[in-house]
Amino acid sequence: MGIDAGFDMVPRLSKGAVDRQNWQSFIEVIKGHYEKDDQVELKPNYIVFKVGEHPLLPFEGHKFLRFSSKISGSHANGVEEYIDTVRRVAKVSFGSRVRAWNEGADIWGIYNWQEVNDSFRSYEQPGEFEIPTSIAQYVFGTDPISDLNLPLFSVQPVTDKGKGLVARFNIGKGERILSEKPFFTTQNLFSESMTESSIATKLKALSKTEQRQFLSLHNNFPGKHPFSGIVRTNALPCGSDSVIGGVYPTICLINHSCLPNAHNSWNSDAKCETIHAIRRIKAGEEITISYDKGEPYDARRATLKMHSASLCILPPVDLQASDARRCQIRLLDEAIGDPERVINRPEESLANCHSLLRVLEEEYKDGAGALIARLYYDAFQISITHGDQARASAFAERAFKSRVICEGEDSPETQNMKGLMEKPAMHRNFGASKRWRTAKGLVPKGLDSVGFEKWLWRRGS
Ligand SMILES: C[S@@+](CC[C@H](N)C(=O)[O-])C[C@H]1O[C@@H](n2cnc3c(N)ncnc32)[C@H](O)[C@@H]1O
Repeated sequence: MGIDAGFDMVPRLSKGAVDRQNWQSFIEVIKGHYEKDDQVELKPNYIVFKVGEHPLLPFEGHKFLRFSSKISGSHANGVEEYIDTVRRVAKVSFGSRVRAWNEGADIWGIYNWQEVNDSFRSYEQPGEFEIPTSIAQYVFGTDPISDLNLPLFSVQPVTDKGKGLVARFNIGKGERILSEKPFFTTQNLFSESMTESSIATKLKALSKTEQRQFLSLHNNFPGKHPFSGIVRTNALPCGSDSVIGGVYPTICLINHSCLPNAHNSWNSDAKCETIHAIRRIKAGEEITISYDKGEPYDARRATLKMHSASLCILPPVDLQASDARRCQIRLLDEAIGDPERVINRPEESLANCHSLLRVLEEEYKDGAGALIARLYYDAFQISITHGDQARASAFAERAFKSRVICEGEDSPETQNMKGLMEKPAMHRNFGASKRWRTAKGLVPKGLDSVGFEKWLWRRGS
């Protein structure tokens, strides 16, 4: 126990030449300033301050997240002054990226201790030099393609699927591929009351170009009602369980995959649909989203056939194992959603979340983003219902990070998770029970990742 204080680097530095230069100059100033100080020692890969909890400054700036120590207690003597000086020097080089925090003043660090401890461990191994793929990447350490705002895809014919979107460049996980406003939205997406005349009225309000774009969209239900046929073929719900649907000029050209590489989501603030890469997509690869609800193969095929007779999907390589996992996912989902268990047997609900995480990762590999975000939010709710703010904040942080990947920082859901990560007690369920009452800052320090997971999921406690 004791009070910690220090500063975090937010966002962390890149490996680009500009950040590297700035970090090197900062390190040189620190070295010069403490040249004659016995408490400050140069190691092969970092500087160690032998006061307090021996905070470190690595020679590779991109590894650095935090400089801090306990500032209370007998071993803390004098450390606060070192933290203050190093922070001031860092501020000169890195400005608002340097975020000071002090638990004594109820100001908390941005990063969690697990990532900070991982960063400390990385100081020991000098990183390998990565060959930059462009001058911009060399200088700034960022992806130049996204900075140029070029479309990341082209519309092309795709074998047996009609048109589709194909990546023009390598697209990184979490990159926004596209964001688009609908031509219009329709109520009662799945009901008979979606009439031809109401769609015709909406169409009239569009420009000629938009009308042409709408009419060029694929129609699986040709016949007497061409407009509603196009809407039924193409509309995407505005939100996961919404009955309101949107029709889009480009997003409606994205084909289905049972293991998609992209995720679509409705941003209710911006009133647009966004598409994000949920894993790395190589140039030339088709961009796909999922039209299904994660059912086992036969049910999935039946649902998709209703959508389009031509929409034929291949069975997974190990059909039996995949079907078993999808059934397990549904059962675990149902068990986690049972409020009586959350109140009376939260250990079981949390253990179910942990099992679900493993099954989702096995079934969807690294493409389970949105499902994982929801699962972490479930784990958050279980923890906060019983007053455990420390774990709740850690789960909200994971939900936040998963949402950033599949929906982006500006999604209201992502922002909601960020708010709960910072102030978990704001959740309406907080205070329902005191069974696991734990303050937000009471996250054990110095745990390796295995130990942290054990703590987080309350395994073996
Ligand atoms: C929203 S549209 C996608 C764009 C469409 N391919 C086009 O040419 O306009 C949906 C339709 O595309 C086709 N489609 C989508 N995914 C497919 C897949 N995996 N296999 C075969 N056809 C697919 C089906 O006809 C489906 O009803």
